[in-house]
Amino acid sequence: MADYVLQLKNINKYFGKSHVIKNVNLSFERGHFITFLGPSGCGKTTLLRMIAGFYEPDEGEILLNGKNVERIPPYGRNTSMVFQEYALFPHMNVFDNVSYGLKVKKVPKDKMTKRVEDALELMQLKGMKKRFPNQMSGGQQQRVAVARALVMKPDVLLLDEPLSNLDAKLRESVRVELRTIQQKMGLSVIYVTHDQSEALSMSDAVVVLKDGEVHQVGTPQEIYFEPKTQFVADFIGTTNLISVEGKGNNDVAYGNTVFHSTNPVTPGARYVASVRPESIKISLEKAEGKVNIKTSIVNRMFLGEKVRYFVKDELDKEWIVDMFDPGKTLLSGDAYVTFKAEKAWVIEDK
Ligand SMILES: Nc1ncnc2c1ncn2[C@@H]1O[C@H](COP(=O)(O)OP(=O)(O)OP(=O)(O)O)[C@@H](O)[C@H]1O
Repeated sequence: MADYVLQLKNINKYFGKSHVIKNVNLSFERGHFITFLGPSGCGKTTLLRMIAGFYEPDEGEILLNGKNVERIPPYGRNTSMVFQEYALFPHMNVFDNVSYGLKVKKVPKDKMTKRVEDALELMQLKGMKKRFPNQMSGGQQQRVAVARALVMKPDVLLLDEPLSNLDAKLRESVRVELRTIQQKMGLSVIYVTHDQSEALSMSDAVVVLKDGEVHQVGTPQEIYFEPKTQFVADFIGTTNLISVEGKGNNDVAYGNTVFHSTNPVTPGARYVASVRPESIKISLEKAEGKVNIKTSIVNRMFLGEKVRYFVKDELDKEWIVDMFDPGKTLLSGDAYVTFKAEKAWVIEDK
């Protein structure tokens, strides 16, 4: 049986009349790195705050290690939350910031010192014990905030867009550090972000949210290659969404072009097929055994490792096509968009 550190059952939350979390059911395996991914305002932070105990759900149950935490205040739950804006105590040095929670819990001094030293070492902050927050860079302060959370040995570490204030390069390196530490310690982490590349690169599982609803839970590969809804297909990476009609024998028709769908379809029903730009080739000739759609090239961008083509088909639909290792000759004029039928992921049109 799966070992769930945390379960959310039928969670609903309203702010006044607006229903911001809608019937959320999620189970989190111990030791996993889970990401909440979705556009601004979809409810990621609200969910995290309910887990931490800063908000109460209006309906539903939150179980931490199998126990309902409804009546347990934030400080009584063994969760630690790291906020976007770090929230370090400005008048305390690094050591005092990190040891604060242990002092409040009255952990004996020698044990406390050892735990703080360990957390600082892990976050590569050993030489900075005496510094104050205003004497540190954003990335260093961020690491102090994570050390302060880690030192509490939380059952679940909750991270709310913790890297959003860092520049791109630093974000990348702290990302790698975080994931390494999480794996080394076997930590259970919930990480909130609206950055899909962050979610895909760090997570064991991604929860995609929109308007307070869970659209999909899956591994990064499932989310990318097998999106369950149009929203997920569109939100994760770049894709071409074409409107198709179900036919017999699990075929679908895009205009006059008919091809086989890997997912079952009902004749006469409307669907959407998602075809990734990297799954398509542009060719001057029709390609044998593939789906061929007649287009003309309207624009192109040379990006070094690839050329991104923008083409328009006879139904006036624009496609994005990425051709890798393009060489020096760029294509122009009329051309076919070609792809294997199984590269089109067919989902319901809703
Ligand atoms: N305290 C509050 N009172 C009223 N409405 C709120 C409150 N907190 C959040 N909301 C609303 O609830 C919805 C969800 O907000 P939430 O902060 O959880 O979204 P989010 O996905 O974390 O967004 P972001 O990525 O911008 O932080 C939004 O429509 C927001 O305006």
